[in-house]
Amino acid sequence: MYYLETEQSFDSAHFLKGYDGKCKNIHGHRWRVVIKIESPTLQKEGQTQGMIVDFSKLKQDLKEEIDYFDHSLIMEADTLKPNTLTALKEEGFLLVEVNFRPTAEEFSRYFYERMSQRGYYVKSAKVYETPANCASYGEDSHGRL
Ligand SMILES: Nc1nc2c(c(=O)[nH]1)N=C([C@H](O)[C@H](O)COP(=O)(O)OP(=O)(O)OP(=O)(O)O)CN2
Repeated sequence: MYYLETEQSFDSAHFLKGYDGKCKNIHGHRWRVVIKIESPTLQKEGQTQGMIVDFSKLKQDLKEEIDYFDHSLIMEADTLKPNTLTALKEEGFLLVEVNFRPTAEEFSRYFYERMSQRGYYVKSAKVYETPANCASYGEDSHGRL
């Protein structure tokens, strides 16, 4: 089996609604996303001969995914009061609503699914919230998610 890995980073703020601790506050991270794809075969001809996929294409596809969140406030749906939401929107802030609690674990599943939808066979997606803390989503040793 062949594997490729690439990574991209983005800056954004989030908060964890209902969290008893400092992460309940709006705070920022430089999120680092590392994607690992796999393939049993390589391209047979042309520019990409001998490659699973060109690194530049893989990198670009991941960049398009992370750019959606860059310099935004990521928030779980229905976790801010309507007035707060309206005020933030009126200020022109970039808000990105997600339908999950914005933890590193949930983001690792999110990027796994987004890159899979782009046609990659994703082995794992790893998301670093801080240089020391990361979560990953992918197959176990039996190929199960
Ligand atoms: N399993 C998880 N635990 C926590 C997550 C998460 O996504 N998955 N997220 C948070 C908070 O978002 C927080 O920003 C990160 O937590 P923490 O490690 O406390 O942050 P720091 O590394 O900045 O801690 P310092 O002690 O201030 O250096 C919490 N838990």
